[in-house]
Amino acid sequence: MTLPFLEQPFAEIKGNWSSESIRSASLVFILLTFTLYKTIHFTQWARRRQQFLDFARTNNCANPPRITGSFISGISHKWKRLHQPGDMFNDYMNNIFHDSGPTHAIVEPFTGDTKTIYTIEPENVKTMLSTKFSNYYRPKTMPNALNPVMGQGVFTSNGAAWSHSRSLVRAQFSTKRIRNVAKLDVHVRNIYEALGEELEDGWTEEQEILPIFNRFTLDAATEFMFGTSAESHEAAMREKALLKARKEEQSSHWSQRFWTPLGYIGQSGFSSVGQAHDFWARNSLIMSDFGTAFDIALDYVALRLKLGRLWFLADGFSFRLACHKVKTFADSYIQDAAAHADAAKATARKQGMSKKNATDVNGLEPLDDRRYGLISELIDSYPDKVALRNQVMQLLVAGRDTTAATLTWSLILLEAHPHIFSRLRKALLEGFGSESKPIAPVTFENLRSCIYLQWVVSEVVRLYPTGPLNARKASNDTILPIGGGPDGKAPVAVKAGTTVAYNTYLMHRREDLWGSDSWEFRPERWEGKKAGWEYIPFHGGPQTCLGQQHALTEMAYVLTRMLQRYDRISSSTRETNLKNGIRTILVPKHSVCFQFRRSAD
Ligand code: HEM
Repeated sequence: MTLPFLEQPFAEIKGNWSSESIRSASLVFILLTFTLYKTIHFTQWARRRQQFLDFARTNNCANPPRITGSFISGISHKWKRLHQPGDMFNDYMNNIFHDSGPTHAIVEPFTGDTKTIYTIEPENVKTMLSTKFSNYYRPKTMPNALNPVMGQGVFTSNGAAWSHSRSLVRAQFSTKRIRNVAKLDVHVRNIYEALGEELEDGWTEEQEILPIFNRFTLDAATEFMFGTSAESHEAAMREKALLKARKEEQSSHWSQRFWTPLGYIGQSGFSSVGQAHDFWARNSLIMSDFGTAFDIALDYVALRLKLGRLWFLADGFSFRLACHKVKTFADSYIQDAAAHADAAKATARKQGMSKKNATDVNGLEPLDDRRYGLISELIDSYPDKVALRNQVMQLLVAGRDTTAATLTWSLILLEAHPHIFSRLRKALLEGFGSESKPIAPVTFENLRSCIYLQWVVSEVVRLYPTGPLNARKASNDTILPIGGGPDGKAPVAVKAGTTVAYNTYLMHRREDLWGSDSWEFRPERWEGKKAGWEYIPFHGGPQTCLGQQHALTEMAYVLTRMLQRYDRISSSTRETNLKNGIRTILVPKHSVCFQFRRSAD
């Protein structure tokens, strides 16, 4: 028997192979490879699943209530979180917890694998953040979002890199530094200036309060870190004066009254030219004002956090320009501090003593005079100046908006509860006197001993923790102690790679933990109360907030000084819903404007 193809000339065979047969063979090959890949993938998945089920069974775990979430429903969930009409926390998330229980899981539609576990159980939070801390890590969304502004640092790292960063930074948050509240005086005066002169009736004009507090915290924090304030208050005052002058100039100019088919002729030409002028004026402001640049950078960061895996979509010229400005600002201070440290070391060597005891050439000033703030302390530990800049920028991000937003919430709550405002003011006047008749200095110790003030601040951060929703990922198969089974009492197995999200905002408002008035602002609830893991405004465990005492002291100081000066506050914005849109921290939904009445006493 002869095989027909053997008799064919080679060229003919080649011709056959190079056309359809090659194509079909390639297709078969691709299909086989794909099937093989999928089979291996499936086998691994099935084996891993069985391993996890065995782990869950051995540890007597049970599933929490499960909500099926598909890709589409995931997008719709994200969309609702950003755009739903009510409050994201009060309405949308609260309803989910109400319907599905204090611990529930979002699962994949076909495989039934858990994607995310949501919990508001203090026991679970304690396990993740403290007792089984090493079984969890920070998700990578944070470093991705923050990278263009500040790279790696204590706030975004995990494992050894985090513990190294934390140990270096922690040393700088000494009580000695925090006690120095007198340094805040100049910044509080800036708040008064921003609120403006009182009118004849004693009331200041209406002002949006959050930007004023944002500038206060930025200026105070930059002074703490760099030894020199970013002077964002001064920049804002200059901008305000400029805008006022421009407005006056424009309204008095004859050309403003003439309209042409191309628009009206204004001071800077046609209106469109005027807009272009505004654009460039704003961008040149970015170049000159650290505060504006910092704001723009953080808005982008927040958007990147919101976008999750699509973080890279939030980018652009403004963002990069703002990042550049922010970094240049920090670098200039770091360079100065580094040069100073080098000079100090050289002089100390000449004088034959330690850097701490060496003096300048005139023998007057100590060289290690901390005039460069926290960076002068960190400079020796960070030979890499970019790493130092990253670290310091992370502290700025961690501390600025959080403290400013909490101060704003404090005023909103005090204004809405006049009896609490009066009780607080009375306590402060008894402790410190009024602004014109002080009886005791506003010191760290005095602030701490004003119990009602402490209760007010604790209650504000209970109701409005600025980090309302947080998450960790499991690094290996592990267990949450509670939330599984029909009664929610069984342990819950968590597979490696699963996200566990904890909703601090709603945990702080659980009626079974805080009483039937848990949604109310009642500082008196803190009388004799020692909160446990049901209260974590500053996080807890090894990664607890490093700036907690710093922030609490700063907030207590500002509230005290403001209530010594003003005896009434009034807000024109009644609707103070939550906003978790562009910024990830909890800020009021509508810009809240306040007026303050200067006290006569
Ligand atoms: C009301 C004000 C503040 C609140 C509510 C607050 C809250 C928090 C929370 C919830 C975390 C945990 C974040 C996480 O790991 O997922 C945290 C961490 C941190 N906070 Fe604060 N914070 C405030 C002010 C500050 C200030 C003023 C600073 C510094 C100047 C600061 C520095 C830090 C740092 C460095 C961490 C990271 C700690 C670590 O990972 O080891 N915070 N803060």
